[in-house]
Amino acid sequence: MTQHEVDLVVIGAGPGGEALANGAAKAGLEVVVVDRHLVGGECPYYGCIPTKMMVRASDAVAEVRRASSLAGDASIVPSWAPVATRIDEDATTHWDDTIAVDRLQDAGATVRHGVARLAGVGTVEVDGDTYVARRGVVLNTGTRPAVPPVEGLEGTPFWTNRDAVRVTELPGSLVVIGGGPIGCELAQVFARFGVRVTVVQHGSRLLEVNEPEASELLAQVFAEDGIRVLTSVDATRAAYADGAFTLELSNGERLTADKVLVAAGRTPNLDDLGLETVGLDPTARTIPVDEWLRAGEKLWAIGDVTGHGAFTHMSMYQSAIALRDVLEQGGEPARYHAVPHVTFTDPEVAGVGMTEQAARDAGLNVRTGSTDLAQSSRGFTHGPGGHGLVKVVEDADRGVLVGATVVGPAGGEILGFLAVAVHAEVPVATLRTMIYAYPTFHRAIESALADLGD
Ligand SMILES: Cc1cc2nc3c(=O)[nH]c(=O)nc-3n(C[C@H](O)[C@H](O)[C@H](O)COP(=O)(O)OP(=O)(O)OC[C@H]3O[C@@H](n4cnc5c(N)ncnc54)[C@H](O)[C@@H]3O)c2cc1C
Ligand SMILES: NC(=O)c1ccc[n+]([C@@H]2O[C@H](COP(=O)([O-])OP(=O)(O)OC[C@H]3O[C@@H](n4cnc5c(N)ncnc54)[C@H](O)[C@@H]3O)[C@@H](O)[C@H]2O)c1
Repeated sequence: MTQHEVDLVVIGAGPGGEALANGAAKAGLEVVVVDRHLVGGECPYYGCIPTKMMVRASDAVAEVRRASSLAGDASIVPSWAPVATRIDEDATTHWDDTIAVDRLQDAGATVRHGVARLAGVGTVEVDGDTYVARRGVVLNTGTRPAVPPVEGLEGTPFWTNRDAVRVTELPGSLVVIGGGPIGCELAQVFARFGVRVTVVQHGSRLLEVNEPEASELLAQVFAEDGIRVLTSVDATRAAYADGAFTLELSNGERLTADKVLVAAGRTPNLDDLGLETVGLDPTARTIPVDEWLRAGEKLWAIGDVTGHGAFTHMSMYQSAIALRDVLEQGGEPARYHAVPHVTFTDPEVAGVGMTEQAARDAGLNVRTGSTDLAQSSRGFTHGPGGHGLVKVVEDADRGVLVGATVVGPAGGEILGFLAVAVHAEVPVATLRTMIYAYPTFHRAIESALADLGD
């Protein structure tokens, strides 16, 4: 076993770990980055980037289909080939991380592909080598797809997101287990490319962490897309024979499909990481961190494993703060009162801060205001595909927004306005004095604010 002394070891190069290692190396630290798979993590190879290329394509299909009622004859015969090619060549360079590795090495970091494990404070083992880190260790190990306890499922060739982004031939039919962001985005994409899709959702509605009104609207759109959505239902047993899946459900129904996509949450990569060697619980689902992302002596954790939101923007946000702490630069610590999130369905479902229920549960004096985007001047002129809503949640005692939801075309972009309002605690009275350009989608925010009452 060889022992090396370095300044910093980063275990797991998800988006945040990669950025932190890059910044630390450029600041002159001796940095070792270890990843057991691809540098960059889930987002560029199996998550955000390839799935958003899929979404872009399915949006194009939907827009062509809408064109005939707006501008004359247009038709499309959807083909998956351009989608698969963009993902393979442009997004992932054939699932090869050479570009990311070179970028880190150019910054001065050492990159190792291998499985890393903590072996005490400031100590990491990788394939027989031991690294002793003077400043410490950063954990950015992320998650993997969770497999629900469905009898018989383990032995079948089911898909997860990692298979779905590598698809080159579309199946005729697909059952999606899970109605969260992954299940919803992919269900709609495949349905718009002609796949018969059924979503089996354990929860009582799609996108459960969003406002109920958003879930309801999305369910209506899914029905128009021909997607069958079963809620409050579990898959109980699975079998695969002769190229077809059979799924038995808790409501007694039996489904058959060519493929099954499991999108039922994530398992944190915390098992077998040696957390017990630094006094942490190896069975925990998240690593508790303070506002500087410190998880213990000479230890930081960032990204999905901190439990503050499994988003690339969260991993990057925390990465910048942890880097400043590693470099002893100070600055602003982490705050989570205005976390934005966007599910890239059509319409996009975007939220920031608290839902109405979360604000009530927090004991706030809540007022809400909402408006139908389709009834706004822009929604009216937009016509087909203009479904949507804006909902704002106010802490009436302080007169500031603590949460907001936008569902609509470019809902994630419209959300930017409300993210500023929640983040900077801009008084509602000030928001009401603004001039909202006509006829924009964001002008609907003015109506939602008016709906709060006097
Ligand atoms: C289908 C899908 C779509 C998504 N879409 C979006 C989106 O549109 N927007 C958004 O903000 N987020 C999206 N996400 C979430 C986003 O991908 C993650 O939040 C993001 O990747 C941040 O994760 P992370 O930094 O915690 O680590 P990850 O990206 O999970 O990377 C962790 C890395 O650690 C490595 N690793 C793990 N254990 C070890 C070990 N012991 N030793 C060495 N290496 C190890 C892994 O190989 C991996 O490379 C999506 C996720 C999925 C699955
Ligand atoms: N656009 C984005 O930002 C984006 C997109 C995709 C994923 N993500 C991130 O990745 C995370 C994981 O996504 P996800 O959709 O897998 O997980 P999730 O935990 O958000 O949703 C999983 C859904 O599956 C359901 N479920 C769980 N077990 C089930 C079972 N046995 N049968 C049927 N349904 C079951 C749950 O009720 C839940 O609604 C998200 O929470 C999100 O943070 C973000």
